[in-house]
Amino acid sequence: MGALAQDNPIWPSLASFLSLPSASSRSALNAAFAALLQTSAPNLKDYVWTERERPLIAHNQFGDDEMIPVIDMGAFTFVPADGAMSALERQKAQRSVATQMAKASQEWGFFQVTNHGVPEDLIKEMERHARDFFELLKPEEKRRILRDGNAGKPMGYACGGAGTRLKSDIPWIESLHLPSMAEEMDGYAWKVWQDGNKDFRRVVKEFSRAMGRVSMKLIEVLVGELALGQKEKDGMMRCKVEDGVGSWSSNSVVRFNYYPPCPQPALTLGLGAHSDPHLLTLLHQDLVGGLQICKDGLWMAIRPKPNALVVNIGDALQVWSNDVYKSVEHRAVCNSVKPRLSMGFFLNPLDETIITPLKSSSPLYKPFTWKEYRECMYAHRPRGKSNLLQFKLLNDQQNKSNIM
Ligand SMILES: O=C(O)CCC(=O)C(=O)O
Ligand SMILES: [Fe+2]
Repeated sequence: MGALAQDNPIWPSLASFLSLPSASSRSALNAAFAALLQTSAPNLKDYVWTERERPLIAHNQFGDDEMIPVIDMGAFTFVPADGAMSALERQKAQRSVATQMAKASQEWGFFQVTNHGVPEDLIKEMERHARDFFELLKPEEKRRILRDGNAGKPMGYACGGAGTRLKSDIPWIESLHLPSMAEEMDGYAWKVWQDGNKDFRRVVKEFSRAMGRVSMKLIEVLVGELALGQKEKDGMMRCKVEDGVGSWSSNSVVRFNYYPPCPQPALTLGLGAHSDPHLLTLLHQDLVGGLQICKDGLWMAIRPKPNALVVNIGDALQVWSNDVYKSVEHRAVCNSVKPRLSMGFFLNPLDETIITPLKSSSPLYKPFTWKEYRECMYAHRPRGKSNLLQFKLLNDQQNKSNIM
């Protein structure tokens, strides 16, 4: 191991990184993660990423704060007190918010929202439960719901390479993926805890429901801002009614990402560069920092804001909008000091929903179902936006589909 570091001067601290599991500095690692590394996971060297993918800016190296838009969406989420605002004023306020969101989705593919309507106490409660899951449970308890990396829709727990099909460039992360449907979610809790952990089940359901509502509102607003005819808008929204939340959110996913402290964060990544495949992601991150996005080829960090949620456009919405809205590459960078937790709601269409540009003239993509896209995503490790490109029409195909 030492020889590797000497042979390769660009990895000066690799030797110490690789020798961690057998050294006293192992205590620097989260105990559960270290145990998993020991028992099942690949060698530590598999967590060292190829040089061109390693992060050059640290988790807390924030750039110009004001650049990534922060949008107050209170005009949509709060009902004004009687007489405080006329209907016309409220409509005007909503129009202004909608315009800001659409602009941010075109230019950045990312923005943060405040006054989103997900109660602060619920977020705190959810954070506490998620931390308890990652920090208090024994590896063998988590492993009862280990993800099957070969499943078409893998849910459950993953840690580094365990629960995925990855053999190299393994992310420094523990994660828990749960289906948004209450009954399906329950099954996981019953497998982990002998008593089913009623409190966890209640909180995760409330959280999923609240995040689902905001996601649906965001989709509605963003679709409303596309230059579409009413027929096209109605067509897309037709499957959205069920219990006031919308049937899309029934096929969605709640995901908890826990990044244990990493002794060498510059050599690895919590999550590599990817775009989210879904329609839209709504993410709560704690105040540690680590989410970075790639804007015009440059990586920049999103400074965590208390009580804000991060919104990002997914591949499916990029296709629906025929590239008006952008699903942007992002990644998670680790740090050596503090664990970091992020909690996301990934809004999915139904499996059979056809993803195709809503505007039928000059489509840039061939139609595909969400199930097809999901399976393609799980079959190939997403590297940047490689999955989406497979469905892009080449110029001559575009011409043909215009003629037809
Ligand atoms: O933890 C983060 O900040 C990013 C999470 C993320 O990109 C994802 O779960 O898809
Ligand atoms: Fe993501």
